[in-house]
Amino acid sequence: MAANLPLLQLPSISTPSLHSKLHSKRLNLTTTSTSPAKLKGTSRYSTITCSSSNGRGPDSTDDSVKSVERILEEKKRAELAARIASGEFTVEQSGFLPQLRNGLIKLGVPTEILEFLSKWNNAGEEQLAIPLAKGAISAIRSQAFFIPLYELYLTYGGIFRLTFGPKSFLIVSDPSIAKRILRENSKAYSKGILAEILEFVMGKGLIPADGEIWRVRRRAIVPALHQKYVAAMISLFGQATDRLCEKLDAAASDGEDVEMESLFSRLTLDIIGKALFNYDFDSLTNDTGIVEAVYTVLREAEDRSVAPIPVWNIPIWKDISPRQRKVTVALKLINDTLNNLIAICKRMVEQEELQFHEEYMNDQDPSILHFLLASGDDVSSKQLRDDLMTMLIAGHETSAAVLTWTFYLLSKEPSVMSKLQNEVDSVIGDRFPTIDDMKKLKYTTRVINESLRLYPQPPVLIRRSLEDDVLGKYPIKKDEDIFISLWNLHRCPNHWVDAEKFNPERWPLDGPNPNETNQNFSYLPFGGGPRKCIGDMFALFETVVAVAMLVRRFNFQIALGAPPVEMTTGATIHTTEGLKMTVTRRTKPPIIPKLEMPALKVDGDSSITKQQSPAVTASVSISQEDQQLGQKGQVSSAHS
Ligand code: HEM
Repeated sequence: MAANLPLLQLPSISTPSLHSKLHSKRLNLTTTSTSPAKLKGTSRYSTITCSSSNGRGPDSTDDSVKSVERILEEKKRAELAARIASGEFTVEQSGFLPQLRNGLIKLGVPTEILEFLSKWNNAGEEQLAIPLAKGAISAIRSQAFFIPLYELYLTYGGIFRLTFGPKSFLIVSDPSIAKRILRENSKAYSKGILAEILEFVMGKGLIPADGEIWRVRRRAIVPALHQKYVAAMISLFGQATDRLCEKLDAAASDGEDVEMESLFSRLTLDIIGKALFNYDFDSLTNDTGIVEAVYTVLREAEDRSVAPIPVWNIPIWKDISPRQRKVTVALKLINDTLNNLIAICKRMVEQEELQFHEEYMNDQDPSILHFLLASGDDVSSKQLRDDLMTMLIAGHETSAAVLTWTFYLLSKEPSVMSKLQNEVDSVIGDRFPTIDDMKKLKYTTRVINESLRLYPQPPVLIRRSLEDDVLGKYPIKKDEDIFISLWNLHRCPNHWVDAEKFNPERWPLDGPNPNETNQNFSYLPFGGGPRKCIGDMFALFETVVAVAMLVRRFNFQIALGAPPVEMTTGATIHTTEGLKMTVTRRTKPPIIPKLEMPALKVDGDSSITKQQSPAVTASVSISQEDQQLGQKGQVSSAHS
């Protein structure tokens, strides 16, 4: 019997639902915002992708189990929708006029009169009020927190305020507002609570740092990701993935199912350790103390990012809580290891005779740390450690999550999988991928682009306003905490056709690599503006190589009896109980010799090769913002 996955259903746009109608009314009275549901005027239940079969043929037992699951999920969604409709998340405006309006609605006064009243009221107000929702922490904590934010977005629109007791956040899901915060007026925003939460592990590293420290460090680090470095990384990605293939091969022989999420986490840890400081965690083979320490710290960072109360700030907490004591020990081990690696690398640099230049790279140790030390980067060991630790976290869990959700999505769409396998067979066959293949693996790249759309890592970006600003038509004050929901932007039913469908074909093969610029901030998997990810091309190539090498050798299916694949979140989107898969070796089609010509291609689909016209732009380009910082041609941007 096929394993079944739960169905997450969100009320959005097509069969009218009571709650959205109710809310359209409520919003007309209290705000001037336009919600996506209102824009389309209709409403439907849309399916978010944790759903349906595992790609095997349906049977009737599956169907009935699925319908029970569907009913249960619909019930869950309907309950949340009803809570929104009941006003649990809505703060009624106080004052005479709103109360009068509420009284008039109850008396059945026509909408036109109410709207006139509303305009009259707004005309007297100095500022437009941002649509307001309030919630119980439990509503957010019972599931991945970005899911109820999507629900609220469909009701309240592209910017609304969410309050939990004394805490208040602005939730942004509007591309032009995201652009304003991230690019046009980025100087007016800091990393806010994110910097506070991550301080214990990243210190003043590139992700939490703001102001001058950030500017100086970004200018020092970005050139390390130059073209020659990224090309060298392609073979590192290949070697690491090959080790994973060996593991999977053994599992296939033994008929054992594998938990792919943890394997991907180990794969990307091994890669980033070598790429950053030439250290082989070898976590795919060993569970050493340092690997465990990295995971302890990572889990702590993720837990802190969703914890309602910062208990770790209580002074004696870290001494009395066993968990915090474990974190302190883990942090010390990592810091000692990093200090040691920095010292070893310093000695290597002192002894080498290589002249530093723009595309400097030591072939024995091509790491970013080596580049930074050789560049004469005038920085304290503490700052260097903070930066390395930041990149270790930034470049590890994100890529692992992308691979996890890509394989989940592929297991649901056998037709995408076979198209992907055809491309990989025809482009790389049995050899290791090279940098030149990155331009040719167009469909593979589109699969990653689409996976990043449906499962952005992280699903929200965090900012705090440093000064007053205007977002859309709403003035905001200094010190606002803001969540920019990439999840909502990437699934906006008004912007995307079949927003919930995993459809790599939505990105033309001969078009540019999709990014925030050419998608006008509706798609920003690597962020945008001056704080855009510096590892975007690294990560894109890493995931393309891993996917290509894995699917050319194996088929992947959700394992029989596997737990449902549901989402939970820390900094990135995790599964609640892993991604358990059955891996089988691919049997390639038989070779049919041709008499006239020797068979050059043993398998693969030449038609795909023919269709492929110019570039998936694995381009070496630099962002507008990094140019302003005076950066040279590093491979760190998908900007086209
Ligand atoms: C698929 C993998 C990855 C994804 C989806 C991803 C995503 C992102 C996003 C969305 C941001 C912007 C955060 C914000 O604006 O608040 C970011 C920033 C950053 N990423 Fe990545 N990233 C990935 C891989 C990497 C890798 C491999 C590295 C390191 C080599 C890296 C290093 C960084 C750094 C240092 C920043 C902060 C940049 C700054 O603030 O100036 N990322 N990443």
